[in-house]
Amino acid sequence: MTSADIQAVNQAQPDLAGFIFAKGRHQLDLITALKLRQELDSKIPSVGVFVNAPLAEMIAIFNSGAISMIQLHGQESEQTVVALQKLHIPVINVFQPTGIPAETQADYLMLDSGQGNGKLIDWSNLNIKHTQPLIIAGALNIQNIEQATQLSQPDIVDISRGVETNGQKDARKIFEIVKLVHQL
Ligand SMILES: O=C(O)c1ccccc1N[C@@H]1O[C@H](COP(=O)(O)O)[C@@H](O)[C@H]1O
Repeated sequence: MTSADIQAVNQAQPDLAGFIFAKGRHQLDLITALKLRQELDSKIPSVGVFVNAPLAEMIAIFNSGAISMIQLHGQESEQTVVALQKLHIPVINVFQPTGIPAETQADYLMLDSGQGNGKLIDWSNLNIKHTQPLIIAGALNIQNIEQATQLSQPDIVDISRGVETNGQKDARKIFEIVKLVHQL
């Protein structure tokens, strides 16, 4: 994520923007995340994406002001969810579509088949009960987003690689998919 990407996001006006703190090619350090948060439209909440990070690290990043929600994208326990919520941190808990526990008190339930490397889920086979708002993710793009949303009826869609070209965020793709999703 770069300043140019933030400009594209500000123009497109998605409902949320993801700041990835998990290891990998998208990983941001805190200094960069704070700079990007300054540049990001104040109306767009930023979500910190973590994979099995220490609780103290997630809380410190939240307290820095870089993010206003936490996405748990690993095998974090329900205790972690509860500990974050006790601090009034909204939590997105991510599961494989077949791996949802009977109960989680996370604020949002996200279904994804990977960690920024997932394959498209067969949304026609989805059979889950959920009380929280549902977020779908995993290799979504402008070609498959309409069918995925029709089949899964999510509250939010999450797209990362689907708005990239050659591994870089693509302003045109960001703008086009946000526009389309807001019309669905
Ligand atoms: O993209 C990453 O580097 C990443 C690493 C670890 C956990 C999650 C990661 N990405 C997040 O995964 C979903 C779906 O991404 P995609 O559309 O399938 O590329 C999204 O929340 C990304 O932020």
